[in-house]
Amino acid sequence: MTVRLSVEGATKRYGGLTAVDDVSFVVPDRGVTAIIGPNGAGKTTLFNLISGAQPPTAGRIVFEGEDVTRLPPEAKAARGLVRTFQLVKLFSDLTAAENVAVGTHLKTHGGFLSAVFRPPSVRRMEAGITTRARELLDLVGLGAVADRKAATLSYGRQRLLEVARALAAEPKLLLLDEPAAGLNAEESARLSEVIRKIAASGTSVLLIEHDMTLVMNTADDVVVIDFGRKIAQGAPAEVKANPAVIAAYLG
Ligand SMILES: Nc1ncnc2c1ncn2[C@@H]1O[C@H](COP(=O)(O)OP(=O)(O)OP(=O)(O)O)[C@@H](O)[C@H]1O
Repeated sequence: MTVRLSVEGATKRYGGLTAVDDVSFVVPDRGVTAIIGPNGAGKTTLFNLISGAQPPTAGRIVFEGEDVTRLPPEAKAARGLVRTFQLVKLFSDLTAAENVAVGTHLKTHGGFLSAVFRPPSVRRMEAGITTRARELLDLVGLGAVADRKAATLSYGRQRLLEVARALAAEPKLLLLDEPAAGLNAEESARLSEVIRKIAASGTSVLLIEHDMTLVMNTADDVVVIDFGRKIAQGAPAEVKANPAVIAAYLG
């Protein structure tokens, strides 16, 4: 196993409250890792420390061997550590394919001038982007609605579109913030398949999720947080049977 992400003693304090307390775990370069825990356990805060949205009070975040603890989210994204948000942030007036293409542009070097003057090299690149956008829409099962405006898609499809857009940035590690929030059982099952496909294609996935069915069906490894501390880690079935985990959820 090669380590993709290493969280080392991550700690976040807000005044007297320790939201994340000395949490350490590694995410391998393949498969799906899930972070679970009761409400207020510190999952979102931990995610923010990893993505760069907030700096830790102590501890390190190491991505592909590089200490990225203090890097802002854009710098992490450029290195292949890309996140989605719990609230969908799509361009509602653009089509599904255009939304994905925007994700690709974040990774290419075209810039404003070449977007205006569009020399042949840029046009070739754009054709490539369109092809790639459609491939990614197919991957998440949205190929048939590629030309529909994002705003006209169901909430479940918008969430899948957001995943496709994040993939356009070619992440090595995709961070998904409660990807199943607001989805019905059928959409959640489809999402689970999509996440497995992403992992099979070589992008490792780290997600926070409340939907236990999704976690149990999708994750290879589960990290359990309670009151900011890691209380368990292991395969889904193992974690589910762990007395400390059962107590945390019942308490
Ligand atoms: N900016 C902040 N200032 C002060 N306290 C905060 C801040 N952000 C989070 N907290 C506190 O830190 C703790 C962990 O919150 P966090 O949102 O990370 O938990 P969570 O596991 O993501 O919860 P949920 O499952 O409800 O989303 C909570 O007690 C919360 O009130």
